[in-house]
Amino acid sequence: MSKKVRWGILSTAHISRETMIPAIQRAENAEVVAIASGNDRVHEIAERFHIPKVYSTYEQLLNDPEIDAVYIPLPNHMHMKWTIKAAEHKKHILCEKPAALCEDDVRRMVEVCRENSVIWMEAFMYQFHPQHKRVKEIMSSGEIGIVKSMRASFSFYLVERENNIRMEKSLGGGSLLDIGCYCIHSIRSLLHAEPVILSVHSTFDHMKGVDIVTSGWLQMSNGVHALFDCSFDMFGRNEYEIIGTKGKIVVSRAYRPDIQQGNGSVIVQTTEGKTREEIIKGDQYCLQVEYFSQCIIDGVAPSYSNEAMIQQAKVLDACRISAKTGKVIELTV
Ligand SMILES: NC(=O)C1=CN([C@@H]2O[C@H](COP(=O)(O)OP(=O)(O)OC[C@H]3O[C@@H](n4cnc5c(N)ncnc54)[C@H](OP(=O)(O)O)[C@@H]3O)[C@@H](O)[C@H]2O)C=CC1
Ligand SMILES: O=C1CO[C@H](CO)[C@@H](O)[C@@H]1O
Repeated sequence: MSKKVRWGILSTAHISRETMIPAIQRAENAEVVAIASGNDRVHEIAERFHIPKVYSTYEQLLNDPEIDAVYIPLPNHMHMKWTIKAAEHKKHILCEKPAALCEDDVRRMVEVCRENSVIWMEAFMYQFHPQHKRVKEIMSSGEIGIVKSMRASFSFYLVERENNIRMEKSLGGGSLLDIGCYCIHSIRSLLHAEPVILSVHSTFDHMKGVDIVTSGWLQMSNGVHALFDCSFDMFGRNEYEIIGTKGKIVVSRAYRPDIQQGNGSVIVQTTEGKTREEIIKGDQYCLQVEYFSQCIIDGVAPSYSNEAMIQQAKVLDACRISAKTGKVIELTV
């Protein structure tokens, strides 16, 4: 393995061209060597980012022996198919969130990646921003007392609804899978616990059938209560709040600090009447690429484990069942 992981990009997706290709190029241990797409704009993108190889199909890129890893930013319903194909071609895989459409599909992806000895990770880039490490430090310092509750929200007003993968049911659209998944992920990760009971409500778009507002309540295995909401129909928010017996922590740019001021913000408020804000810088997309590339170079599995990805999909399945049936769902940990 060379010192730099050689990446291939499957598609000219918005997230590739605006965010991830530059992030891979900023990473010290990675380089973009190829991009594949049937779309004509691929040539302009390759030229803009000086990407040496252009393939007209994803399959051709997977057949390139020079490529070590692929980034998969395809519509959600295609994540499983192309992760499996990439694994069978012995490529390591960073696949966009949500890893797949259901727990069974994620289990299958884990199995195939194991069989082919490749590592893969669902691209929850937000977790690489150092602000969350700081939140964990504050939580364990006892400054806010015993944690009792967490609230997470991710919303934005989706202006362009025609020809948008987020609005297509058959492509795995809807606000829960697109952005609610961050709320669920951060609740599980920050609280170090899993939901045991949950109740979720969704409002569905009349024409498209995808959820455009989803909110839910989760009882966590450690007794903490959690609330989340996500929407394509609201003012933009991407924040969480952790409430303890003596104070609270607010992270006001939790998931996409890059589209706001670029910095993380951790606000701590305590019963002593003290409030302070810590501004924490972090290039979360680049940090994610550097972390994953280093895992490949060192031949070690990412700390965001296969089991955690399966569990994430299991909780999203339960949320969808609750929203569809109106029932409270119990989960086994
Ligand atoms: N981590 C993050 O911050 C973000 C993650 N995402 C995730 O990335 C993925 C892509 O999102 P986004 O960039 O918004 O997607 P886009 O709609 O911009 O791009 C999706 C790409 O997939 C390819 N494609 C293949 N089949 C289809 C199809 N039937 N319909 C539409 N596109 C198709 C196209 O590439 P081509 O024609 O070039 O082959 C297209 O450019 C999603 O999983 C999403 O959840 C999205 C935004 C931010
Ligand atoms: O993963 C994502 C993060 O941010 C976007 C909104 O700001 C989402 O739509 C997207 O799919």
